[in-house]
Amino acid sequence: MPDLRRLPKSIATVCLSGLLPDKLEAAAAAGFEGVEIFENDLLTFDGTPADIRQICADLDLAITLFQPFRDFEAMPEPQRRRNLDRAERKFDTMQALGAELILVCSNTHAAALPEPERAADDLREMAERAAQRSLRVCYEALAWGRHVNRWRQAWDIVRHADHPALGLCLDSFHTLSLQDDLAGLAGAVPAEKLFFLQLADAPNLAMDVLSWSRHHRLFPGQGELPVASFLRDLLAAGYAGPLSLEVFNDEFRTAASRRIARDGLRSLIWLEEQVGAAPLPALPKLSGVEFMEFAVDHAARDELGDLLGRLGFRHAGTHRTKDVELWRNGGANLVLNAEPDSAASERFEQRGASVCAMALRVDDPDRLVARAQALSYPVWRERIGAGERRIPAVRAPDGTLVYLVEAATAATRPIWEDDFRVEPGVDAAGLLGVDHVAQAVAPGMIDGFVLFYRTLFGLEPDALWELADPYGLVRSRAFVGGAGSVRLPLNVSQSGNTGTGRFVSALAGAGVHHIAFTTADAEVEMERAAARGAPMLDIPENYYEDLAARFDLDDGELTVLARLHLLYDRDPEGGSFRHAYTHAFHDRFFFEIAERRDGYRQYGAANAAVRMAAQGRRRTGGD
Ligand SMILES: O=C(O)c1ccc(O)c(O)c1
Ligand SMILES: [Mg+2]
Repeated sequence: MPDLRRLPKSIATVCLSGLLPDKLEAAAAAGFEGVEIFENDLLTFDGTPADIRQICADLDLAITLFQPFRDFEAMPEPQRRRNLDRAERKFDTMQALGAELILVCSNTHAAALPEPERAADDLREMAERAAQRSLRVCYEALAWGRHVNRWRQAWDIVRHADHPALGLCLDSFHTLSLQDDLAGLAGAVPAEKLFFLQLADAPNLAMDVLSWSRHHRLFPGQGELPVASFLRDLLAAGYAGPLSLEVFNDEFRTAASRRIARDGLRSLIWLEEQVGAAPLPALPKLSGVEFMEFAVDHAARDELGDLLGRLGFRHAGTHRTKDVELWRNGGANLVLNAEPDSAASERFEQRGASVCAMALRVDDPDRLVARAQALSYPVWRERIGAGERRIPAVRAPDGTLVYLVEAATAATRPIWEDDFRVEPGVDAAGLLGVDHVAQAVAPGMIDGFVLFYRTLFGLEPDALWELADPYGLVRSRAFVGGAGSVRLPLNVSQSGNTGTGRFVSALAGAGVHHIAFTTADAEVEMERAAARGAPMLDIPENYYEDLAARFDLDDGELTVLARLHLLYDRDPEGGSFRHAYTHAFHDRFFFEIAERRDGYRQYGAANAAVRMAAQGRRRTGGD
């Protein structure tokens, strides 16, 4: 396998928002070594190709490709001749740009002839003219090409044309979207005919492939296509050109180009690791959520403390030097941070009472910090007092801190004892810990979050759920790792009126929306919560009528569920789930008490509509 670290990283200008110079600057700032110049970006640029050449030179960016050249091959006369003239014009542009390679994508025109020999003749003629100017041509099968849409067809044509200045461009999207692969590439296609590689991922969507490609492509690791195995096959065939991202995505084109470019580079660094070519500090071994931290002021802390008390938490410790409290129930730790001039107070100023950090247990925090740095995710170190333990953290895309806590072993002291005066007292043996942490994410931010959790922590995506809020649709997908010890559902809503949408606008972008705690017995837990007057969400009687129809629960069981506001679900493998929700705190976040039985692996999505309607009723004063 070639040393991938020597394969330059490149990005197509079409991936990014802004005018051409902005795109080039963003690509260079992220650390790309090359760019594909999209013709449209050049057409709309108010300057000469030579200006672009100079900007690229100043930014140390190579122009890896000029594209696209459309509807060229196998056209009847007189278009055939006109197309060759058009090619000469574009060669002029390329020479002014300093671009050496042009991409011809397979013809989509209705008049294109179904004659591969003609296509080969035309491409040979174009390649010959290119060669006279020391330029080269690569041919790409578009998944929706009129007669050519598979790489094997494109290869037959290129092989027939048999010109040294003509080769193939392989694009992961076009191949993988048709559920094709690169089987047979190595051996059939000589390495020197593999001129260019374009990388894109995508979500699995059932839609026409043209719209899918033009609007929903993603960076590798953000979607569901087997891009890593595609790259592995191409490297095995001897490909030694640039790794170039070509992503058409509506959200990316409206987002800040520097952020998107950085994510693009991260996706390539991660992909190199996936194919075993350029290792990163290894993925962490995760073993759960050690604590969740809230930014509060004193008034919010009193109010939140009251709610937590009703859920069986007690004030279990006070920070030695800061205005920070530890609240605990069994294995669940919550930190209420009211310290002025801290990351927490900054968050409180911006967003009010909200989650400002979560702490994950990992085998080796320092190794994960090194991994974050290799992926250029920002690392954060809080000011500490003498004798306090410094807990490293990385910043999630919304600025939430993710602390990295070494999983306590018999040999290590739990983190709490250095920094907190832990009150003596036995913790009520109620909650086992954090079951999952759900976050609301703005539509334009989700792909950045996916990349963050997947590339840095190795969390893997679970099934996608579509949840019906009374005021719009919410899409939810959990990212899971550490054998289920870390579960992070990410919720997105296009509607601003859903609970998720409102949360995103109220909290300036994104944030933790609810925290679910695990209990061994939801019934016992909810009896206690009821006795303490915990404000649980009311569930309509109709829900329990329907439960009786769907599941073989006896009347006694149903009565208990209804009395304790518990929802119920079962998965196809026979696992079951009992869970209940608190009212939202300040219309922001809420808590869930959850019991998983017999290996239940989901999140009660079947009940989400009932929960969201109950929350909507409360918001609008109906309850
Ligand atoms: O959507 C298109 O037309 C288009 C153009 C050029 C490409 O390289 C490509 O993959 C798609
Ligand atoms: Mg392409």
